[in-house]
Amino acid sequence: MSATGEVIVSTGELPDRDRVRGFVDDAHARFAGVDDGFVADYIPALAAADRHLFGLSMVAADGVSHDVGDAHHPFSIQSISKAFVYALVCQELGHEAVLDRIGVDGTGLPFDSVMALELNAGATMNPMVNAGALATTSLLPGATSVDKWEVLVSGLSAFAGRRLVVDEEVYASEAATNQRNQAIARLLQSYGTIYADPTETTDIYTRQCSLLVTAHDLAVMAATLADGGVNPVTRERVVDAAVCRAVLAALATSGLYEQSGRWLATIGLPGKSGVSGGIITVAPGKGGLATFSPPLDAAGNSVRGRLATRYLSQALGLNIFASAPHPDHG
Ligand SMILES: NC(=O)CC[C@H](N)C(=O)O
Repeated sequence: MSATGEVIVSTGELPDRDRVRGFVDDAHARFAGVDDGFVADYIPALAAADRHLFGLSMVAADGVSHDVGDAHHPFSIQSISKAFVYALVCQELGHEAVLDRIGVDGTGLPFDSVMALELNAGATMNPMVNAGALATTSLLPGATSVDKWEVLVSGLSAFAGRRLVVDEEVYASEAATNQRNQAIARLLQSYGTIYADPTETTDIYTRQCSLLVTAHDLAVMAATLADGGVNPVTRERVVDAAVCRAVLAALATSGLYEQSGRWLATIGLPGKSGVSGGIITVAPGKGGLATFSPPLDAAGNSVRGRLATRYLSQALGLNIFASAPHPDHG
């Protein structure tokens, strides 16, 4: 049941609180010593991140949370923002209309690929790569960029349950080095697949990526998607259940970039990563998990985050593709 009493997905509950706590603590202990991967440095301000930071947060659909390690360390949200801006735009325009414009199929190419656009005649393909995220941000309602920003920041804050603020240093650093995103926005303009001024849109997108969050905030945000759009801590409805379904489908196809298929095959849950080292994972009807650890693999996904999420999905029985035999069949 969601906080409003609406049945979201009848996939059962998480195991009891103490078992969840035990497994989350265990996941932290098991993978804290893993030292593979590289901290992103193409945005200069991110290169300074401490590679040893490692936080986990699990928030159940009833709002109960468990945090371990650096779960309260602030970092810029980066690409994880794409999931929530997509939710806000789907809520505003209707998810089917947004799906028709943005798409929801994987590109098989890196998140900042220009080639993906050229190969698909300017189609953005999905909202989780930069082209689709820029087009999604361009669909935010508002007469001015100030109005659009306010819709965005108040919407993401409602998901988190507290007012989020921009890390101005990360914003300035990315704004000075985001020529590739500016180029993608211009290319979209040439194809007619961006729906507001490309320069203004890229600036709003860069700001959205610079919003500061913690793993705990991200777990609350993920739990809101798990809870059919109701923040389980504040009890505020942020988006409709139908919007959550659309967002989770988009995460399943493309939340982990070109590793989305492997993620789904090994973890069996929709997720979204970002280059600052965060990953959110949603167990529909059950809760949200967030991990934070800066070193990334070749696709840009947190190494420790993927390992801890895989462990917890298995330990807590969260894989949405798992099936038990019918009781009559033993
Ligand atoms: N994968 C990411 O987290 C990318 C976000 C980053 N702000 C970019 O646009 O390049």
